[in-house]
This record gives sequence, structure tokens and C-alpha cells, in this order.
Amino acid sequence: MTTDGNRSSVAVIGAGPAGLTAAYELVRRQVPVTVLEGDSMVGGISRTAEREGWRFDIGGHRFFTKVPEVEALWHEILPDEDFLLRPRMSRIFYDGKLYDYPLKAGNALGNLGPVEAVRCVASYLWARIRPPKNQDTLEGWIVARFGKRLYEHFFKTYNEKLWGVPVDQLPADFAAQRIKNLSLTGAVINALTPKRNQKEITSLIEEFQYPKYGPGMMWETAARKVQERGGTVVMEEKVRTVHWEPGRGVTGLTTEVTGGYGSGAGAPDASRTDIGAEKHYEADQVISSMPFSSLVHALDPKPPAEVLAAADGLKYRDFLTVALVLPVEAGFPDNWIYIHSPDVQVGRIQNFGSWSPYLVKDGRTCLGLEFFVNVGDDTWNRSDEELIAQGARELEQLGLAEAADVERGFVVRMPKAYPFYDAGYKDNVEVIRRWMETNTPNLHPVGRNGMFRYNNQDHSMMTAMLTVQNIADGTKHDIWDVNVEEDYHEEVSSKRSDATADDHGSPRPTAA
Ligand SMILES: O=c1ccn([C@@H]2O[C@H](COP(=O)(O)OP(=O)(O)O[C@H]3O[C@@H]([C@H](O)CO)[C@H](O)[C@H]3O)[C@@H](O)[C@H]2O)c(=O)[nH]1
Repeated sequence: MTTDGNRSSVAVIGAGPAGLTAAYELVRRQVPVTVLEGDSMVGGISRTAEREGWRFDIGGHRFFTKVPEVEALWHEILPDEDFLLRPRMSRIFYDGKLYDYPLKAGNALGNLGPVEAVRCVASYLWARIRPPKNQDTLEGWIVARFGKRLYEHFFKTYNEKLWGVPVDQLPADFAAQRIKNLSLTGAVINALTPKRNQKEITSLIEEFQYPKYGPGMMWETAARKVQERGGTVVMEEKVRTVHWEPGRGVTGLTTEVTGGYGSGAGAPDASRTDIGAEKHYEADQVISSMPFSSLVHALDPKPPAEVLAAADGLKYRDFLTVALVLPVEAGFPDNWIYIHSPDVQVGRIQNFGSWSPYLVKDGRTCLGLEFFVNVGDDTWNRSDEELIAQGARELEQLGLAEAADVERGFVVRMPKAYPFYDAGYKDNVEVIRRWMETNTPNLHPVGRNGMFRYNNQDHSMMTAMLTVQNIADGTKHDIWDVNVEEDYHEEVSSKRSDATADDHGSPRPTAA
């Protein structure tokens, strides 16, 4: 099958956090590896997109993990001086007021006013006495823990914007990990108890690490180090076909030269004369972070109809960021704020200057208005100019900035940002997984899209690390066991007092 002499023992599909972690761990073990990336940028959704010197983090990536191996790897890839220690803050902008998120009882009830506070407490207590029968839906899960009124204020609209469907149609699968519980009773007891008798409360981290030029800096450095250590990273080649044989599993890959997608920073490289050309790679093992459903469809020969149908059942939610340059005064201390108002379409607003001063320019900040969309829908198809005008209009409508103050705008589109957990996703994933385990055991899905799992970056990296151990060290980790903890919040059991962020964000070593 090899037509151009390429030969690699392990091929890695995708140069995002999972793919590059796999490659990094393979070169550490001196296993020959070739990474195949369709775009012209590394980092996947964890890239730093750049336009005219402005830098954008797509979705916002706090570098915090409870996995020591991941923490150690981040610090092995990037030197300490490239990390900033940044304050963590994200609030909800609701009805003209800012609310702490995750919700805090005193702050939420105080902001809502006494009448609504009483109603919320009553509905919270009612939910304790009569919890919803079906807590397998996202709506049931939230109402059981917050009460109907708080659910309606702070969860319903946002989730409908985020996922594009009514909340009672969504399973509660990701809720325990992603939505921090509220204990009104705990808060009241603690408020009434003398300090010395209070239980130690686990609190969210107050600071997180952040590469000074955004998350892409981590993956650009990782890609460089992989190559310096003998690995190959091939850019602008998208895997079209994954060849396999019954009894042998995967034997190789065919790619197509893309010239890059232009969805992040930069457009397809028009100077390439070989766009559309096919290339072939043999592989003894393939680690894949390409979308799970696309992987199934790339298989040649085709798998059975029920496997293809399961792949077709997996849906993704897509994402676009309208980045608007504004005077620095238009910024806010939050990394992002959630926008619940149904009168505007924007769902979340990043302040890139709060992530790192190196993402923005002096005297200016850049707000990233996030729209949750489906590729091909009306919003996705709007021109950049229309989206920028809409963003400026919505900022003014929310009272966050004057539309006339917007100096410049950019649009960054990110297909397949989230796996969409619908009622059937689990069964569909299971069907594909079982088929692959039997027929292509040397094909290893990893990462968020690769496994169709709503992982954060650290868990995506972990799946890659364990896969490499299975391939190179003969371990038998079940990577589907990664990220199945009931909850995985960014919290610590006692406050750190050793470090505070420098307001100017100067690079400071952080404890690894
Ligand atoms: O007002 C709100 C806010 C949130 N929710 C619910 O919480 C879920 C988690 O929200 P969030 O922490 O914003 O999660 P998200 O995945 O969108 O973003 C973080 O994760 C990564 C990201 O996925 C990029 O890879 C990034 O680090 C963070 O930005 C949300 O699903 C809501 O259900 C709510 O109900 N109301």
C-alpha cells in the first residue's frame, strides 16, 4: 500500500492535545511516530487563533488538573517562565446584574431581592421534599438540586442556547461533572455556626495556570519537541481513509492535502500546488483523535450497517467566536460571563485580556462573543461582517459597551466543539466501540472528539497517555474509564495562600 515510501509504526490522527500528547509520549519511548493534521495549526480546539496580532482562545482553557501526570507534562513541555498564574472568575450576567457562577446562595438570593429570594428558597425546599421523578434528564437533575425557580433563572435559557434543544430532552450525563451543586442548607448552617465549628468547605480554585500566549503555545511547543526528538508532524493532510483487513486490523491510512481549513487563523494555503493530492502511510497502530463518527465513515472496507448507523447518530455542537476589539474600559475582571437573556443570541463572552495581557494590545481589550451553532445553520452561514455587526449590537443591547466603540472585529469558526449528548449517544458509542475492539484492536480512539466524550483538555491528554502505555509498555488500561468520576470540579479543600497573580500578568513560576 505504501506508494511514496512513508512508513510509520504508529500513526496519530490529529495534532490537538490528545494527538500531540500521544506523539510526545511515543518519542519519549523512541517509538517511530507520524502525526497527521488536516489544518495548518496545531492545538485543535485548544489552539491560539491569531489575527493581526490579536490572540484568541477558543472556549477558554484554564490549565488546572487533578491528574499529576498531566500537570507534570505541561511543565515538561513549557518552561515555568511561559506560565502565568491568573485569577479565576466567571459570573452570570442576568437582568442587568452579575451573579457568581457557580451559584453561591447568599449572592444569588441577595441579588434577586427579598421577594424572589423567598420564592427561590421555597421552591428549593419543595424540590428537597418532592424531587422530580425523572432525574435522568438535565432539567430533572438541575431542578432536584436547585429548585424550579433557580433552574428557570440560571440554567434553562443558557442550556437551551448552548445545546439548541429543550433541556428536558437532554440526558443528565455531564451534569454532575460540569455543574457545581448548591447547598442552601449547608450555607445557612455555616452562616449560623461559629467559625471554629464550621466544616472545612471545599472551594473552587481561585487561580489557574495559563500559557502567556494562550493554550496553543503549549501545543506548538509540544509539536516542535516531538519533531526535534525524531517524530514527524505532517500538517495540512486530512485522513480520508483508514484501511483495515479482517483478522489484521488497521493497516494504513490515506490522506488528502488540504492546504488548511481557514476555520481558525489563516485561510487555506493557496501557494500549495498539491491540494487534493493523496498520500499513503502504513501503520502498525493508529491513535485517532479525529471525530469518532468520521473515523467510522473513513474505514475501508465499510463496517456493518448498524455501526455506520450508530456513527450517523452521533451529533456535535459547533461554535463560533466573534472577537471585538474595544477600549480597555469595556473589559471586566471575569475570564468570561454567561449571558442568559433570550433577547440576544450570544451565550458567553470571553474577555481575552483577563486571560493574559499577552493576548491583547496596550490600551485595548478584546471580547470574544461566543455563539453556539450548528454548521450550516443561519448563524454559521452569516458573513463575518454581519456577525461582527450583530456582536456589536448585542453588546450595546446588554449595556456592556457602545456598538460605536467597537474598533475591529474578527470571526473564528470552530466546528465540532462539543459532542452533543442526546438520548441515544451512549448506545451509539457502545456499538462502535465494541465493533472496533473486535475488528480493529490496533485502532485507538482518544480525546474529546476522538472518543465522543465531553472531556476537558486534561482528560483528553490522559486518554492519550494511557493508550501509549498500552501500545508501548504492554499495560491494559481501559481508556473508557477516564473521566467517569461523578464530579470533577476545579476545587481545592483549603485555600492557597502562597501565590497571588500579578495584576500585570508578568510571567511568574508556578508550583508544578
Ligand atoms: O450560567 C450557566 C453556566 C453554565 N451552565 C452549565 O454548566 C455547564 C458547564 O459550563 P462551562 O464550565 O462553561 O463548560 P464549557 O465546556 O462550555 O467550557 C469549559 O470547558 C472547556 C471547553 O469545553 C473548551 O474545551 C473550557 O475550559 C471551559 O470554557 C454547561 O454545559 C451548562 O450546562 C449553566 O447551566 N448555566
